[in-house]
Amino acid sequence: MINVIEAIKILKDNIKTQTEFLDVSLLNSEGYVLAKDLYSEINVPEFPKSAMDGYAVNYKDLENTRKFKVIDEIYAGQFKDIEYKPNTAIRVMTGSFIPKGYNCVVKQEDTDYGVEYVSINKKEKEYSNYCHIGEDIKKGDLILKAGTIISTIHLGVFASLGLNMIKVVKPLSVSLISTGSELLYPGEKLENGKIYCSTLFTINSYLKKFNIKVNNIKIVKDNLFDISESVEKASQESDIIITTGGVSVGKYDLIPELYNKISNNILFKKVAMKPGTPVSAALINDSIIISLSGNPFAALANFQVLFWPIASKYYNSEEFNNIEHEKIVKKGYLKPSKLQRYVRARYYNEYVELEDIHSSSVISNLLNCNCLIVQKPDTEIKEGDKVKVIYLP
Ligand SMILES: Nc1nc2c(c(=O)[nH]1)N[C@H]1C(S)=C(S)[C@@H](COP(=O)(O)OP(=O)(O)OC[C@H]3O[C@@H](n4cnc5c(N)ncnc54)[C@H](O)[C@@H]3O)O[C@H]1N2
Ligand code: MOO
Repeated sequence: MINVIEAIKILKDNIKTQTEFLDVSLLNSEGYVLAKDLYSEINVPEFPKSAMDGYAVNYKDLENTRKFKVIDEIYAGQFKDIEYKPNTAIRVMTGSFIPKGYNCVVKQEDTDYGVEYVSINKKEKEYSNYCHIGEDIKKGDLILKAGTIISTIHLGVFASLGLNMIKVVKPLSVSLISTGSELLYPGEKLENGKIYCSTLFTINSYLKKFNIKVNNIKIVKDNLFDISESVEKASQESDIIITTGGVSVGKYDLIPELYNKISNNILFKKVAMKPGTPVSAALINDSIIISLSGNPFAALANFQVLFWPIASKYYNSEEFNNIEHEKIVKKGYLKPSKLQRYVRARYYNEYVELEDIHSSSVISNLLNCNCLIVQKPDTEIKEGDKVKVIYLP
């Protein structure tokens, strides 16, 4: 049985980095991945501007006089080509352009608010209340690197650079298929022996956060013909097919048969991880199929550990990789496990607390969790131990 690192390498080796890009509107760009390094083509601001409502003067003049002739007025948004004259002031507002020769702004509270002449009762330093050209962003600055996942604060920076279209990597496309004759769609009437399919909805939600294109979300009964047909169709439209269930050794666990029937290359069957040991992967046409365990927590652990590294290679972005953060166990105990184990937990500051129930069929206690502890093989977890955790997105 291969380990997690080997499984990740195999998956990464079988997905190409996407070189096709799309232009998306600024408003819709959140969650996409920036395609190219972004350099600023402008200074922000492009002109020296006032940080206060007040009077622009030359600070040296404040050494000679406190009374200034107000020669003009500039509002925010206006441009006036005014020539500097000694001992004069210009009435300015916050955000107003400041003409050459005027190198500080006295805020109005430090004056008598004069209209024709203004008396200033404070000696300001050079460039006080004065925003330089490019104070925020300088023309030519590297703003963001390719591979950045676009999030809220990036949108404000794009907007301040005047960008209304953003070049992003063409998103991964994924098909989601849950196999199992016991599965119902939420909303259907519950019957004896049946359960509602949950996993597809969690995975779909994770994918949507990054605008990954989900081509279909489907439950398929335990029937080799139906599963093959769905997977064949999915392979025509998706880079990745994620299935759940049917990977184990039961009579109706049909994924191994599916692989034998339609795969052009089986990548692995089983990974040394717990839960979700039976997770398998193969190539079908030009797509990768990853078949996660049916048990909902096992499926989520498989997905978290194995899917994001594929996204990282596809998008050429380190940001998708699972980063292991060190935490101190504040509460909980787990005996050693032979296989590397992923344990649901909740971190806060430098601490992490374990949940009491670890069953791979239970997901409701994930409501209290925000990370997975990576329990190394043959090591116990006890209070005070330092452990590595992966944050859940
Ligand atoms: N004799 C053995 N039995 C099992 C073994 C084994 O080694 N020998 N391995 C166990 C382990 S570990 C796991 S994990 C599961 C994996 O089984 P499958 O991937 O074949 O999953 P299913 O049997 O289809 O389902 C397991 C469980 O999860 C429920 N389920 C399935 N899909 C969904 C879904 N989309 N949403 C919610 N719940 C789902 C399903 O009803 C079952 O209860 O096999 C063990 N068995
Ligand atoms: O791998 Mo299974 O999820 O332990 O039950």
